[in-house]
Amino acid sequence: MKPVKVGICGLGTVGGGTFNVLKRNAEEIARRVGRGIEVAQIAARDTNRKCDTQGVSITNDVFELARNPEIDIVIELIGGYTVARDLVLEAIAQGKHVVTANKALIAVHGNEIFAKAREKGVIVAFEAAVAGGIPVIKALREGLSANRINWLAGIINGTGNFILTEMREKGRDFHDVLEEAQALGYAEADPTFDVEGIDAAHKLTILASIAFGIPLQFDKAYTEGITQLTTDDVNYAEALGYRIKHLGMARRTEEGIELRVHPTLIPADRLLANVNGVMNAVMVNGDAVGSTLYYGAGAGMEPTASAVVADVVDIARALSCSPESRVPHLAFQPDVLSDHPVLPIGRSESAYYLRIHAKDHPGVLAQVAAILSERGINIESIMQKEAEEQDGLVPMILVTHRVREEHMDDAIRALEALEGVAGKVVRIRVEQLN
Ligand SMILES: NC(=O)c1ccc[n+]([C@@H]2O[C@H](COP(=O)([O-])OP(=O)(O)OC[C@H]3O[C@@H](n4cnc5c(N)ncnc54)[C@H](O)[C@@H]3O)[C@@H](O)[C@H]2O)c1
Ligand SMILES: N[C@@H](CCO)C(=O)O
Ligand code: NA
Repeated sequence: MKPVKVGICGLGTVGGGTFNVLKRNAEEIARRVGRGIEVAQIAARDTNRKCDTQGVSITNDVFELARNPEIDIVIELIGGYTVARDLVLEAIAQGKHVVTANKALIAVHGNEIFAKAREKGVIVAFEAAVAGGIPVIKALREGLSANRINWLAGIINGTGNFILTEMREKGRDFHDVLEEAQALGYAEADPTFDVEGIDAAHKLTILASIAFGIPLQFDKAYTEGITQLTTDDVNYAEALGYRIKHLGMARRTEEGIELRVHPTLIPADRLLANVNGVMNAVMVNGDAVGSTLYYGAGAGMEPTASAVVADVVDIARALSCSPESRVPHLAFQPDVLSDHPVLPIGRSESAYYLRIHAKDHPGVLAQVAAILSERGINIESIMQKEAEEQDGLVPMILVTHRVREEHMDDAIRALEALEGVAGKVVRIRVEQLN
């Protein structure tokens, strides 16, 4: 059989890795597919080429590649959602299949892109977009298709997890570690996407759609970054038996879907609490299977290329079956996506870690306890530190039972209004992840 011909757009971290893996493992891959995969063309700028292109034809115009009649599959690895959107839509219009690692593009424009792909009977594959090399989209879409998914939770940004790990284990400075993550090729072009939780929210949006059969709704995801975390909170959490992780959480309730990314305390003995460095992990709870965990490198040149190339292999195999019998883009048939709403953050529920700076007066603890109990919020543990020398304030650390966020908002307002409480109450959500 003739080889399947691919075109690679963008030859940076992921593009370079993809080219190298396709070349190095060409023989093994051909044995899996039943025919070869050939890189027919590359579209790249002169700068930032992360591999030797070994004589493959190169253009600097991605649209020329998208229109190249020789090419069966366009691999979009340029990033962003302007040119990338036009490129992917052009490739689809030309009747080509698409593989992308671009979660921003899928989370923001995926509904439109999949609709166009269906019209043209082509596949848009995006395994590398979520949790890099971990085949979590395949696991959810195919491996767990017997289940009603209850919830999923994941550490899905490698850069952020790398930063938190280095800060906790080596006491390193936030900005120092971020620079290293950028040099290693983990970070997004705009690294605020990583540290403010936007990248994780893109990925969570995609996972939630596949898990629950809802359209992509990135604009409804609640996003909180890790830039406000202090070493104090990391240490207090540790003393209480927790680790702080930047978690993406999607949960189905009767009212709707919780979709949220924020720093989260996790009991230190949970597997997820021990996912360190650039590693990612996603825990998925299904009604039949229970909890399952998927772990691996969430970013980097070849781990991400592993997912890109696996998508190319899937498409090459699917070229011989009819469009209707393929696995749907969002796992569920497009005409039966559910309108179960995504909930505003106020209506989601979790336990909370609170750090309150109390004046060293008698009775403040009793007032704090009263405010919480009046709102039906139970305290699970409490820790009070020595008065801090400079300002005489006493850090009071509480962990509560689960409560609706809007009740906690109300309690925090009341706590901050107390005469005996100074400044803002720090709140970090806690998830047990059983
Ligand atoms: N780096 C990772 O670990 C990782 C992991 C998963 C997904 N991703 C995603 O993969 C995509 C690529 O990320 P990356 O880390 O490889 O970025 P990168 O910056 O290393 O590479 C992007 C390349 O595309 C080129 N490019 C940009 N616009 C172009 C255009 N119009 N024409 C030709 N070339 C163009 C750039 O010059 C650069 O070489 C992004 O969507 C990113 O979110 C990255
Ligand atoms: N910037 C992303 C790349 C992988 O999607 C991360 O650090 O996880
Ligand atoms: Na993946």
